[in-house]
Amino acid sequence: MTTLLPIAIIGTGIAGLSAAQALHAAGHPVQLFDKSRGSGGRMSSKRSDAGALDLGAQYFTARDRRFVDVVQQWQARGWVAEWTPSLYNFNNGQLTASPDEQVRWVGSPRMSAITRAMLGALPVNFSCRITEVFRGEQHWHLQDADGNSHGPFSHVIVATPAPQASPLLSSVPKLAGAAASVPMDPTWAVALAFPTALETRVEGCFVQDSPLDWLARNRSKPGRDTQLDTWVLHATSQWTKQHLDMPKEAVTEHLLGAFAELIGCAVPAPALSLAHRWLYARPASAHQWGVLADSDLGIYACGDWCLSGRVEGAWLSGQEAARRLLEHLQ
Ligand SMILES: Cc1cc2nc3c(=O)[nH]c(=O)nc-3n(C[C@H](O)[C@H](O)[C@H](O)COP(=O)(O)OP(=O)(O)OC[C@H]3O[C@@H](n4cnc5c(N)ncnc54)[C@H](O)[C@@H]3O)c2cc1C
Ligand SMILES: NC(=O)C1=CC=CN([C@@H]2O[C@H](COP(=O)(O)OP(=O)(O)OC[C@H]3O[C@@H](n4cnc5c(N)ncnc54)[C@H](OP(=O)(O)O)[C@@H]3O)[C@@H](O)[C@H]2O)C1
Repeated sequence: MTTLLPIAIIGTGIAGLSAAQALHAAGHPVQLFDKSRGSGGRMSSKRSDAGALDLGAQYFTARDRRFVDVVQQWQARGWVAEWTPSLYNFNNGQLTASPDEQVRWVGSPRMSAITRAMLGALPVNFSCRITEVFRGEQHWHLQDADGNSHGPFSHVIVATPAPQASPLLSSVPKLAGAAASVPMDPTWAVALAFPTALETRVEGCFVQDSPLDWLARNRSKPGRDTQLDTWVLHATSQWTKQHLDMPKEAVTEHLLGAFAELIGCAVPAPALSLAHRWLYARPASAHQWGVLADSDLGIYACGDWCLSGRVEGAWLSGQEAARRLLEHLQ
């Protein structure tokens, strides 16, 4: 059975697009909405004079068979490539090589390439922040921040971070309450570009006992612009919480200082630097919900916070939302 009305999907991160693709493939019309100017959410990339910089998700792993299979298809289409960084660990003031066998994937030529390709020609309203989701006598309607109404829709899938999902789920208090119970931690990200290559072999580093949590040599990822030596630094959730409202220039200065202390080579002044604050970077703890649903009313919520807090979890959660919706239609 096919629905005549479209299914509204709020959020064009990987969870929303995973659901959209599955529903579209099953013959159901979808209409996507995102408050940003483009797709990707936390898998987006920032265009800069140093090329595209992956400020959010750095790479992803695939452990679930279903995700492994889809990543192989993405690889065959050229949307993703394997990243094999020279990995290090920084612990107790020591920088040591920390190679492993883990396969790590990145979007090619930038992280945002994956959701751009998944979106394809699906209908989408960008720069459209949904503020209200409500049910009329039979169907769903959306209201946006500019006062426009959208609808009617047969179903709604909310695919935003939990704190942003909760108000959109207010017509089903049980779902709104579950989403509100998921705190998400912030992450400050800083990108740097140096005119000459830093004299280090480090291409990725897991960091302990520092304001930093992770650093990556952006240009070591496949398909990236290599003219400048580009790096992305992520602060720990703890440091970020303590410095949530610090001006971007000061955040850059602090994290650049921490980077210079641990990287073990001379660090000149960067030719370019930028900072980005991810307010809802990761769920404070993992859940095993898969999806939140009221199938009788036709409303669903999905995203990384319903599972592992990683790219793989977000994709799986979107699949689960689509599966539950299709199951209820039969
Ligand atoms: C700094 C950082 C580093 C990370 N590193 C990794 C990593 O290395 N590996 C890994 O696996 N994962 C990593 N992650 C996590 C990974 O990025 C996420 O798990 C995944 O991208 C979440 O996808 P999602 O679709 O659930 O949500 P999102 O990507 O957040 O998508 C939600 C979308 O909803 C939109 N939206 C929100 N509210 C509204 C509204 N009211 N109206 C309309 N649109 C709205 C947003 O604009 C966004 O596009 C990282 C995340 C961050 C922030
Ligand atoms: N900063 C943020 O806001 C983040 C939000 C969400 C996820 N973030 C990071 O994404 C990475 C994804 O995890 P996973 O897909 O499981 O990747 P792995 O590479 O397997 O890393 C998991 C975890 O294990 C440690 N680790 C892995 N490989 C090594 C290695 N070769 N040497 C040392 N340590 C390794 C590391 O944990 P630490 O506690 O030791 O830092 C990895 O984090 C993951 O990195 C999330 O943090 C960020």
